[in-house]
Amino acid sequence: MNRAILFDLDGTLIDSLPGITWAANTLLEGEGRPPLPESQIGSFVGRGELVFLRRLIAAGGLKASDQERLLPPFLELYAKAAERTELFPGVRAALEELKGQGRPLGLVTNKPSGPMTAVLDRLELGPLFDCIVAGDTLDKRKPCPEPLLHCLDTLGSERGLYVGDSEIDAETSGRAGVPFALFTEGIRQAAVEDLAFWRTFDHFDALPGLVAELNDRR
Ligand SMILES: O=C(O)COP(=O)(O)O
Ligand SMILES: [Mg+2]
Repeated sequence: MNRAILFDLDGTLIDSLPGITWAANTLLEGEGRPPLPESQIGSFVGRGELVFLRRLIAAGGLKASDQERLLPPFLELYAKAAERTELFPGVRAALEELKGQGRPLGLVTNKPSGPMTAVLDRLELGPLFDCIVAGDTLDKRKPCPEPLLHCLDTLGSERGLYVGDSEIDAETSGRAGVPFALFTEGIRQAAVEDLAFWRTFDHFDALPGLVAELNDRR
């Protein structure tokens, strides 16, 4: 019964792309560049803030040598984006139900701890988790398996389930040997059929049932 349920954050628990788009386009505007569409900005998400900013600089027509100068204002905007970020429907109820069953809950995100804490505080989500691994908690981040394995270890759980929205999450789960549930309404570039997963779901109302099924089976 001690299977831990670990969650990705952006695009899984939180509908963060509108806020991230606002942050990215506010940065571009400050540099005198035109905005980029949300779909394109979504393709920069997943590997943490440095990769995001590098991709934004390239697509936005800024100079690669400006990366260091732009990082602090970008991180500030990224944290402010929390104000434009909401939970996906059913997330709080699903987390509370799983927690009520006594399951250890973990958060494993590539989002850096500053913007992550801003959004967890705004949505009052932090206290639901028994272990939180941000993008800058360890010296390795997803798709390396270490963040997931570290979280499981901290929770004292031999078995886990990772719930995420992206190809990075699918790869991380595979490398950690943890079953993967793909939330299909998040920020993803690959087609669902091209990813390795145990199950997919499109609404958090379905998650407690999936968790029960997994416990019965493995
Ligand atoms: O910050 C990112 O690049 C992605 O964040 P996530 O791992 O919570 O999806
Ligand atoms: Mg994600």
